[in-house]
Amino acid sequence: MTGAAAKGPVIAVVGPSGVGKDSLMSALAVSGPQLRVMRRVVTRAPEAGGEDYQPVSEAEFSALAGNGVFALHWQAHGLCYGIPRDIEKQREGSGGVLVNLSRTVLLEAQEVFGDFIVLSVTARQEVLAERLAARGREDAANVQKRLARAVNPLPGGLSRVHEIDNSGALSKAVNAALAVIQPERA
Ligand SMILES: Nc1ncnc2c1ncn2[C@@H]1O[C@H](COP(=O)(O)OP(=O)(O)O)[C@@H](O)[C@H]1O
Ligand SMILES: O=P(O)(O)OC[C@H]1O[C@H](OP(=O)(O)OP(=O)(O)O)[C@H](O)[C@@H]1O
Repeated sequence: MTGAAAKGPVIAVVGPSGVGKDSLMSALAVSGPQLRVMRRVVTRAPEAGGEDYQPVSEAEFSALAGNGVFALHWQAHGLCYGIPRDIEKQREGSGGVLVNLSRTVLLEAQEVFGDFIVLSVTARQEVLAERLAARGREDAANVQKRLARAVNPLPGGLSRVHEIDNSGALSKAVNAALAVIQPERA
């Protein structure tokens, strides 16, 4: 016996910009059964705010990728994003590790993580536009680019996908997410 703690699933939270992925993950980490949130490495300025991430330069990101630090990495919105292999440590003894992923890496993630659940967060397009404007992290041109990506579908071939509507109150989406995560863990 090694005594290693059992690993919780990786729970990908995906969906268009402004849909509430980061808000939902933070709320779930507070109310969920031993849920943890994975901190991403992003080539975004440190002062941009929003999610809790590790800001790096493009050169630093390339070096980390070259050294095999990432379990997954991708590019979007002119930025590079990485999920460190440390996620495996986070899974140990947890009820699941929540991670904000691009829809483009989900099939790869399913391969890499094995025990893998997707929460596909949705909201009406006009709600997305309002929320992105209110969040204020991007300028108007970047908000438009993010909205254009909103219609991108999920890839086929994912085993466990649950749709969570976050058009209304965040608490409703949290309850809907818990209702799908908890039976999965039962
Ligand atoms: N259910 C909700 N009702 C109202 N505002 C919300 C809700 N969910 C998220 N928001 C707000 O919408 C904006 C975008 O949310 P965020 O979590 O950053 O989305 P994403 O990570 O998907 O881009 C934030 O200002 C956040 O506070
Ligand atoms: O391929 P897609 O599914 O469209 O996703 C593209 C990127 O958008 C999100 O990034 P980020 O969290 O920086 O942006 P957001 O908060 O505006 O969604 C997501 O985490 C991906 O990195």
